[in-house]
Amino acid sequence: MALTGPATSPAASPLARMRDDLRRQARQRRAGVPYPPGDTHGATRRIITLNRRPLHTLLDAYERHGPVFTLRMLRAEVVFALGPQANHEILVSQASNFLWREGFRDLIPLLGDGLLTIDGAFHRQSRKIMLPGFHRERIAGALGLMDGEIERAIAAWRPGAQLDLYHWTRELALRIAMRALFGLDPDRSRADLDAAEEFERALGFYGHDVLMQMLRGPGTPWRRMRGAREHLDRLIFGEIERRRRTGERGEDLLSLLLDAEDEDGNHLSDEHVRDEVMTLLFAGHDTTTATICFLVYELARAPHERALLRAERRTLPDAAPTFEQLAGGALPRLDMALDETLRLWPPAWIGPRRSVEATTVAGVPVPADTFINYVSWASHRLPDVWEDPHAFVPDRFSEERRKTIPKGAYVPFGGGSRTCIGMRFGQLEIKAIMARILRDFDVELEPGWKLRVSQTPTLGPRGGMPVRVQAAG
Ligand code: HEM
Repeated sequence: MALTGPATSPAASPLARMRDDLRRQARQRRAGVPYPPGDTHGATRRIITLNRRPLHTLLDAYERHGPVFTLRMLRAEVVFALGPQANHEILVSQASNFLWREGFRDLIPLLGDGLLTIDGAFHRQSRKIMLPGFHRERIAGALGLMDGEIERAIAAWRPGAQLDLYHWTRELALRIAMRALFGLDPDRSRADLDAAEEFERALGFYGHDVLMQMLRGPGTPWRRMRGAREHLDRLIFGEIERRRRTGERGEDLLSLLLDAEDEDGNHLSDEHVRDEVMTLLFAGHDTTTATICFLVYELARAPHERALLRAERRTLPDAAPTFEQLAGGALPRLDMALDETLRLWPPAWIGPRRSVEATTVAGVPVPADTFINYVSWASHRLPDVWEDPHAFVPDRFSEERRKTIPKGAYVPFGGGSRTCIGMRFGQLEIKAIMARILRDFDVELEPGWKLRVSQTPTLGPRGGMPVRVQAAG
């Protein structure tokens, strides 16, 4: 039997959402539970500052109001929760009181009902069916494909060459995701190439700021995204139909999802397979792209750290490191640098939720039916939790010091039963790419270039990242 999807879906049109939000607020007022302290005037200005300087705005509110506070945005009160205790409660000890579906409602028009946008039993069963796709041996099996793609992408690098590292990594990560998750090979056929291009076009919607995303009608980002989605759906359903008809299967995750069943005989419908594949492509390539960029950015500004990483890479043979080496701690300084990069720049920086029942978070009362976000980016930079919070210090993640990090303080992959399902896949991919770069190259930032961060849908360098490649010294 195919799993049954979510019972309800949040409204897609901005007007209907506004109406739902107003009704929700009226219910809350009747219930009489106050919102946490915060800034509830000047809503339009705030949405602009929060868009432009989210980290600064949130750290400032934390200092004035404590770990759980309210900011009024346009028409609604939104709660933000920072710090170890709040993170632990939202992600682990009270996780079932915080729903994802409405928090991530903007993603539903593209992704449908995949892991990121579903809750409860439907989520639990879906995740259980998908988990074998992320088992150790399955991820190990993807390394060959990753190495092949990395070699292909790096073949054009020459000492002195200039390139946009963001663009380079994004293309590489999308090719890896397309092949490993969906079995598509952009070199093989026009249809496969179209899928990659359409997917990029659809994602363009989430690169616009919130106000642009609200526009509807011809020529708007919304309309372009819907057009790309229709095209993608034709391709994906066509591929699903072809695989079912021919029985063709491969090492990719799509093959696994088509046949997956839990012990009660539940399986995924074709629509559900489509939604999960889209969700994984979405969640799985921007995050790794951004992490590589931020890691290279930090290393470019820390020559000593870079030299240590290069020396460590030389302890292994020139050949691409094996799965056991990459996943088993043969490059401990690279592991520490990666963890520290994800502390400073966690790509999935905000976790939007809606509370079900009234509750307390970090001791602060939060009403039922409230939009609440945990924010790893700000939590990872709290001065009372992290010494010198804005500095790049990989040694914080040495074996000894890692033990002193409080529970819930470090959450770049979320936590609890919904921890990022692609964490090991993403870490492996990042380390494989970095190990290859470090073997032969030194990457410098273009002189005069300054990092500006964009945050929709994930953190990343705004407008790309121009670098110059040199031979490793
Ligand atoms: C550096 C790389 C990555 C980072 C930092 C990252 C981060 C995250 C975070 C923080 C969450 C939880 C969001 C929340 O609590 O609101 C999450 C969930 C998720 N991630 Fe990742 N991710 C990465 C790579 C990947 C990859 C490679 C894939 C797929 C191949 C993936 C698929 C997912 C999915 C499907 C979920 C939802 C899981 C569920 O709800 O059961 N991620 N990720």
